[in-house]
Amino acid sequence: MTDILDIQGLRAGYGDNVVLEDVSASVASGGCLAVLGRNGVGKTTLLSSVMGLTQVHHGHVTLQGLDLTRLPPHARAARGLALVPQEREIFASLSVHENLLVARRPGAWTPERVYELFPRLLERQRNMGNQLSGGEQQMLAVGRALAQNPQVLLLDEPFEGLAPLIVEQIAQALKRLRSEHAITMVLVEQHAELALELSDTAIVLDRGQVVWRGASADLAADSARLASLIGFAEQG
Ligand SMILES: Nc1ncnc2c1ncn2[C@@H]1O[C@H](COP(=O)(O)OP(=O)(O)OP(=O)(O)O)[C@@H](O)[C@H]1O
Repeated sequence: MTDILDIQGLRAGYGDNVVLEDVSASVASGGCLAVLGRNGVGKTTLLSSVMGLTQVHHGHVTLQGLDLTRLPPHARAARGLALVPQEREIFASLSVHENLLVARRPGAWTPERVYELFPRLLERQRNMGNQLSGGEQQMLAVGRALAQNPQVLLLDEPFEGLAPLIVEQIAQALKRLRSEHAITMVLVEQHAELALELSDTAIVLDRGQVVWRGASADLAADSARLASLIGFAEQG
């Protein structure tokens, strides 16, 4: 498989505050890269940098061979990156259906196809964004990103704060996106074991640097290594 997304030597942050130091990572077409690490190590900053929301001092972000590094966020979205932000950012005064329509770009992912993936959203399609539970908001955040018909889905802690049953439903949907739709993903997650189960490769960040990289299955099988890299407390 060829790499669809390539991050090379990224040094980035907010103004003069450099958070990422020389971060490199790549994702194969149809693959899933898990980005793990303790709180505050720079996971969100990495996704934000891929999306064009930080100040990049050095390095490159390439999508399907096209250098995106100097492009603004909307141009990156137009070229196939979609972010599911940690705060979900659902439009509170729009219905579920309208939230999907405003995001829509041409392609196979219609609202109907999103409803097929998340039947709960079909039941709630006329409800306003502010009438949804946390789990429904997260489903809508994923659905809205899919409605952009992206090449790569960037997911920032999609399971955060959700009940185990909802976590399971969303994890099943992400598995289907990979197995049935070959969607490429970058998954930032505190639930390390689940993220390793859903991904095929992983990086672990610590203070803005990659301190481990390899096959997700290898890290999942080495609980001592996983605990030393991430700590038990954050595994959710
Ligand atoms: N908008 C911002 N402006 C300035 N500094 C920021 C901003 N967002 C994050 N930071 C800083 O960047 C560092 C990395 O934060 P980041 O959110 O990327 O970490 P994280 O690994 O995603 O953590 P968490 O798991 O808590 O979300 C932190 O020191 C944080 O204070």
